[in-house]
Amino acid sequence: MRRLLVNNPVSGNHRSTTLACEIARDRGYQVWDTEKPGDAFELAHRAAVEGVDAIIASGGDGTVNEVIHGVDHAGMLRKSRLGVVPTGTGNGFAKDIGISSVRSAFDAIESGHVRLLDLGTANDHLFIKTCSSGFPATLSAHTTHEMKRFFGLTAYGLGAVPSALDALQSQHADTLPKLHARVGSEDDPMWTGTAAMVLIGNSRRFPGLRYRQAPMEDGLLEVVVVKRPSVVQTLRRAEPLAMRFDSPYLLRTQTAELEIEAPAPTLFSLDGEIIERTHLTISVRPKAVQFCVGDQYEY
Ligand SMILES: Nc1ncnc2c1ncn2[C@@H]1O[C@H](COP(=O)(O)OP(=O)(O)OP(=O)(O)O)[C@@H](O)[C@H]1O
Repeated sequence: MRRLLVNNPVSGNHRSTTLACEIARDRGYQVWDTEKPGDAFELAHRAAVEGVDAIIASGGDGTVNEVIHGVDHAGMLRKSRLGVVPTGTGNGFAKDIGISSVRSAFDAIESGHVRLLDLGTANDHLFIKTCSSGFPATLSAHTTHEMKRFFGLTAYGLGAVPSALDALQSQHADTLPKLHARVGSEDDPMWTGTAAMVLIGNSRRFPGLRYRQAPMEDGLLEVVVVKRPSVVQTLRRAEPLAMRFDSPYLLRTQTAELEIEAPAPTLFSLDGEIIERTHLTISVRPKAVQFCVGDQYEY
């Protein structure tokens, strides 16, 4: 069995990447270091083409995202086994699949507990954890490495939704982004309207759900829309309205399809990586990737 660690040496702190590489070499893994952004994609692509059995990202969500793209580009997502060693700053995705430390990651990889997880698609990009636009994407684009921990907690979770709601109710509402969003299919949308912020999670722990992990094997994405006021909305289904954030401005639901249009090029954050687009079509690739999960992973 050939196993490879694709290591991002600049993610997180030096101590955990060093530990990950030491453990990997001790256990007979090959270790390939990235030298610049984009290398994890190239290395994972090469490994998949060479038929490496287990391709493990050592880094944060950005490195995981690049590795998935590289293996997908080689057409090997259902053949290669992927994993993550959490040596990044936030390590949100690793936590979502029950991996909380460098050592437990190796245990998970070697336990053989592999699940077929869904992937989100946004135009021709993939995401395994989140796709966001509006406030969090803007924050993500301007977040320095040092701010990452702060950002992870506040912008995606505790801070972003309440802050956006505050802004909606204040005189600054007209400065919020105007995203035309359709939640659901074109033929039978659950909601269409103008949003200030759209959060889409495949494995995301959103506020209001007590940070429960979103199921990653159900072919659906978790969606939170912060609506702009003064919009005529079409709400066809009653149940999705927020559980904890019971604001009339908030829509919470699950869907396999969304579309977002912006009047000007707008930032979108996919697993923390930034793209700028005016139009995004989002959907799900059910059970697209074989991933090693930890023993705390909940379906
Ligand atoms: N050798 C390298 N030098 C500079 N940048 C790199 C290198 N290898 C990867 N990168 C870039 O580092 C960025 C951050 O990586 P990653 O998200 O894995 O770590 P993190 O930001 O510390 O963790 P998290 O996203 O979990 O908070 C990615 O955009 C990636 O393209």
